[in-house]
Amino acid sequence: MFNASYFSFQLADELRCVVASPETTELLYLLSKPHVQFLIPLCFHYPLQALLSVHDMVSQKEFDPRLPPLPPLPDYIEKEEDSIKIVCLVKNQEPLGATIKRDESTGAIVVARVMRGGAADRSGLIHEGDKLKEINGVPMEDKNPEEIIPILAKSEGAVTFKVIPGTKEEPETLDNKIFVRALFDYNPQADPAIPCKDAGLEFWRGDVLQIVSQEDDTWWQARRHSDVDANLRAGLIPSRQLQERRVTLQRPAVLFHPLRESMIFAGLRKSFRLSQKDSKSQHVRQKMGKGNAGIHLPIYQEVLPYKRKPDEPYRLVLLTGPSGVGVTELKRRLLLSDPEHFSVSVPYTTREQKKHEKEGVEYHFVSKHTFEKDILNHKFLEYGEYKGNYYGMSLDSVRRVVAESKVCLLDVKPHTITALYTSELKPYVVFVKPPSIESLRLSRRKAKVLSSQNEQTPTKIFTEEDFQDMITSAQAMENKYGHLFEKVIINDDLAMAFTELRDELTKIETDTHWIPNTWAHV
Ligand SMILES: Nc1ncnc2c1ncn2[C@@H]1O[C@H](COP(=O)(O)OP(=O)(O)OP(=O)(O)O)[C@@H](O)[C@H]1O
Repeated sequence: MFNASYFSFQLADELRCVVASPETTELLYLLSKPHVQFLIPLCFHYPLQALLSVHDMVSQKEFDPRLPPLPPLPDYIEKEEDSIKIVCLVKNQEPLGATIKRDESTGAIVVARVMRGGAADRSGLIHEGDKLKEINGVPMEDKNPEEIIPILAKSEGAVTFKVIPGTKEEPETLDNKIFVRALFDYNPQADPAIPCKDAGLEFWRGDVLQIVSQEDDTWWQARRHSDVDANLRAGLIPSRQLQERRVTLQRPAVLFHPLRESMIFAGLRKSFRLSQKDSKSQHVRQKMGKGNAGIHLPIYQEVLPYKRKPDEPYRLVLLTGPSGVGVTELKRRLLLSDPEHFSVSVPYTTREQKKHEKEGVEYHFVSKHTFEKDILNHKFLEYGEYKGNYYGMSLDSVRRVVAESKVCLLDVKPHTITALYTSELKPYVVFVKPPSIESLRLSRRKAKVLSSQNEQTPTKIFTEEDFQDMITSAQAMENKYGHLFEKVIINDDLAMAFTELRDELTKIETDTHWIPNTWAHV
């Protein structure tokens, strides 16, 4: 409606003729009396009328974008080109959202891909397989794709394409509901093999991507999950096949982190009271049951949304990090914060029970014979020997805590994670990472660590070498096992790290989040 003032005058006239009631009197008053005395002169006596006439003026204005006039159609059409298409796109600085290539058999320049959600796709007028004859009247046949890409990138406003529609059939309906967690970082700008760098989608390890096209064996199209609602243009990512080939060949190195096998991850955690440095005496069980969620090559992991049901067990929480980073301290604080909710599994040992110790509280005390039998029966996730005694953590202890409807907190070396990566336990893996060496020097000024495993209370302060070891070891762990870490917490300020961890654990207990899709089928 853009004649509101006229209607209001008409209404006022009619109201004056009807029998007065409180409502009509009030409406008449609103239509004619000033409300705000200091409005512009026009509305001094009739502010509502002025408001309505402003409405009328605004509603008659044209706010649609002013499109440039369409260029004239070519006045000649070659006889053999009985099915050419003239497409005029009005383009801003946004890329066209299509890649082109030279067809090796015919030599023609063809549209290789149309990126989902991009300008070309939204127009619905340019399709894969279309032959590109001219852009803005400039013939393309004698040009290379490398020459055409900058022409397209620079063009703004009305861009006219002369194309011969391709014979390619419409792609079959795709299942748009494939979500994957990226297990590596990808930067298209650093990828020499991508057909068009600007069409690439940059992502980081841990990002959830929606795969929107797997038609091409080498380059898939995907959107970052956080962008899906915004319906942003899809980008090219290396297909699983391509990335597998690259990882296997370990090249080019810039696209993924090389493994540093030389780093020492050996040693069970302090919670086992075992030597941190004695790599020979500890063993880790690498295989356990089904459901290892296809994480042998860190590429893409198919995921689906998951929300814990009230009667389901809590996800096992695995805490890992380099020695001395604060895993034990964070675990201790979580236990203290809610002992009814969090719990730890009890390790087994063959050492003698001390007077103050209770069976099943500090340890399960067993004979050497039993322990060795259990090793043979693959009962332990991790076990080791220290000063002639065995220590080990069993899967049964973990299961016992989970069965009590408590959150089981387990600190493990990263190489144990894969053994626990099952649909039964659905481990949530938190990597505790040291801050920079400068922050370590500041925050750990007063911190003490055990100088030997025989000590009951820590007495030694951290040395420069300890800090350096912590940082180097953390880097090596991230390089080798980073794809398994669902959450990385930098332990600089202890209180802040604890709050971040507790909040994160609350979220996975209550909110919908992503888990490997193989975990959905127990
Ligand atoms: N953010 C922090 N600021 C200051 N001190 C810290 C911080 N985090 C941990 N500490 C202290 O550092 C010391 C080592 O921490 P903790 O025992 O938790 O290490 P850890 O990761 O369990 O190592 P290990 O694998 O050797 O058992 C403890 O004295 C702890 O209180």
